[in-house]
Amino acid sequence: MTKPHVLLLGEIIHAKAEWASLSEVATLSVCDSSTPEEFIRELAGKYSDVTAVYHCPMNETKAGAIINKQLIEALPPSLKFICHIGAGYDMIDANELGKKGILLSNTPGTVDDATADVNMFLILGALREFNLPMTTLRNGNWNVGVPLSHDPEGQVLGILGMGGIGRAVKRRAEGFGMITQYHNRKPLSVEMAAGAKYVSFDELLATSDVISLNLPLNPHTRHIINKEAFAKMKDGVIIVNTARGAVIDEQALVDALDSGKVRCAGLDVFEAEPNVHPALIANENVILLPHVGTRTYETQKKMEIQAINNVRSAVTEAKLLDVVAEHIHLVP
Ligand SMILES: O=C(O)C(=O)CO
Repeated sequence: MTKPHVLLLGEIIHAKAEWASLSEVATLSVCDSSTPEEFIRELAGKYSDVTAVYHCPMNETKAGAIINKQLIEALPPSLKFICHIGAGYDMIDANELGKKGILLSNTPGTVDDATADVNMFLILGALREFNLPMTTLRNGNWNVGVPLSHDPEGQVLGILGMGGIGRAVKRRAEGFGMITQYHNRKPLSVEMAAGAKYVSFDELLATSDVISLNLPLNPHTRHIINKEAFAKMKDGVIIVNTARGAVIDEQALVDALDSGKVRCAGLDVFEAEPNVHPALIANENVILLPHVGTRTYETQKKMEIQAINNVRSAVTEAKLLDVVAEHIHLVP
């Protein structure tokens, strides 16, 4: 019997042995199309019998990096599963895939701790206003002109999006004495909320000293933090984002920082990565990181292994381990 064909879009860096062992159950190919146009042509040629795709986040110019409506139309009828590595899959049009009966998985859980560590670093860095003293020291001015900052103890942390990362941020923040509340589409069970208070979106904006953005980017959440949302926040609020840049209207954030509405921000993600709004770079009240939330050896390997496990389950059992929320209703 011929083995199912699995196509790798991107690269396996850490879990090479786990990828190679997939060859026991599948014929493996690595996409070598050099342009998105060539890839579309090859989907009707050498990739026309592919059952499952392993998909990595890649530079947008790479073939298959963005799985949009146009590419989805060209996917062969044999393709049933796309296994994405990473929690966020905003570069893939999950709704269009669903219409074609192609199921998508991601790797939630594997990213939670590393992302929450970076998130906590940014919460502390923004509360303690560490960007300025890091700069004064490097400029040879020791701590000249560095104002007093604020302790995390007793501050109200509003977590927008209480999935795995949001809950991991909660646990860390409570270790620093912060009081946690959250908003989600639905309240969590008492066990999952573990003492964090459920509040409405508006209440979270109005009553949090620090707002942590831990929600996925999709058409409903794009620019959820906009001019109107900033207007509802406390004066001097702190904003931290390790989710996706476009959940914030970046220009509205720049304006809110300029007016003092937002005292400090800690950002690992941006609307037009790798480009960062010049006003954010220029503002010494902003701590910036270049999307490094999950960039540790341990976490990258865990993510790759989990995406490979999804591929294995797809080709051996015709089901995914981590099907995305948009596709749960499609699972037989
Ligand atoms: O898992 C994700 O979506 C990431 O952004 C990795 O940093």
